[in-house]
Amino acid sequence: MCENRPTFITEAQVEELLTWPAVYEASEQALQSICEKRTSDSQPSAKQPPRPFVELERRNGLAFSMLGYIENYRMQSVDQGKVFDTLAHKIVTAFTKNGQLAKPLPVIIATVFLFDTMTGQLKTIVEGNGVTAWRTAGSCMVGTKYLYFDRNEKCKSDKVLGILGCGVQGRIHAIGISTMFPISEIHLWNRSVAKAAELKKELESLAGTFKSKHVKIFIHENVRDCVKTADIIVTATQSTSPILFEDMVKENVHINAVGASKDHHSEIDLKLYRNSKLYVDSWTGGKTELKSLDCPIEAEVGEIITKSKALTQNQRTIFHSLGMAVTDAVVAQIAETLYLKKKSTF
Ligand SMILES: NC(=O)C1=CN([C@@H]2O[C@H](COP(=O)(O)OP(=O)(O)OC[C@H]3O[C@@H](n4cnc5c(N)ncnc54)[C@H](OP(=O)(O)O)[C@@H]3O)[C@@H](O)[C@H]2O)C=CC1
Ligand SMILES: O=C([O-])C1=[NH+]CCC1
Repeated sequence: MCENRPTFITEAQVEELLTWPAVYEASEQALQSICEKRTSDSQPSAKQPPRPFVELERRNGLAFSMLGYIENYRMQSVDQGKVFDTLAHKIVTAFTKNGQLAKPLPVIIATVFLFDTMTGQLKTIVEGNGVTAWRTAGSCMVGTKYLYFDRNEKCKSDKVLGILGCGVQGRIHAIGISTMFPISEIHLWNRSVAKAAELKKELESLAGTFKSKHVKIFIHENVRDCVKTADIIVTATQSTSPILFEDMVKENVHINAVGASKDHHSEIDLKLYRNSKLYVDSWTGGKTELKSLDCPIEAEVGEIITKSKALTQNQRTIFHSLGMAVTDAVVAQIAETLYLKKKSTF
């Protein structure tokens, strides 16, 4: 039925095409697009139903599907003046034993399908692990800007970042946040210390590209030491029980909660949740995937961006980035747009 075969964009190409300013800009558009209360006609809008999960118990596998449509959004750093609309479907599989294969594979494998928004035809397939990593960090960067930097506008000094878990997500958050924000120290903790040491080496080699020059990087053998001076924390582990407790963190800290196991809220102790203000990427995700968390949700980050809800100034904040189809859509759209632009110049 398709006249042409879909374009195929590989992980390596995605890595070459994505940039932090573009991912930040796209993520900000996506996070505000899902707010139901529109504050202006130029605001992007979107649709994304809750994601269905299929469990393959006997294979230690899980699959889920993320479908989203976003329209009327702009990405100046990708194509000035263009108004984008994107229909995307990401399929994610998580097979916990992949790392033990003779030829190990990542546990999480994602693929994004982009469709023509005029005809519905499949036009591009984007390998989706890079998209997932960059877009998750993109959402947390936007969360960090609106929930932390905006409430600390007067305090201009460089900030301390704590990363719990140095896998794919911990790595990309350390790089993205230090590239876009003034971070003077990065503190790393990982269950197996060798991985933290590996990431320290990589971050040191990238330090010249970070916003603050002369960033210092430390590794720690326990979580308490890693987070005690942190202004911003990222939790990016698969821990099934809490690793981060209230008595470990500063009063004014901002936490980006990314990881966890089947329960999205398993990394952080309930008392810390209850003594913080909790924000989510989407109400749809929050209401379904944080149903078992006994703590009220304040708002979507998009409601803070569009100012349909106000941010309390003196507070500790947790941003639960559950993962949204429309953030995948916009980041895959960056890759497709820049890929086609590059191709047309040859
Ligand atoms: N919110 C979102 O949108 C997204 C969330 N995720 C979630 O983020 C988490 C990390 O994913 P990713 O970085 O891709 O995975 P990786 O496999 O790359 O890293 C997993 C990390 O979790 C650590 N870990 C595993 N089990 C435990 C435990 N019991 N206690 C403490 N640390 C543990 C690992 O430590 P070690 O090295 O010692 O094994 C490693 O640092 C996952 O839970 C994943 O589902 C992923 C993508 C998007
Ligand atoms: O939103 C997402 O893509 C994911 N959440 C957990 C694993 C991948």
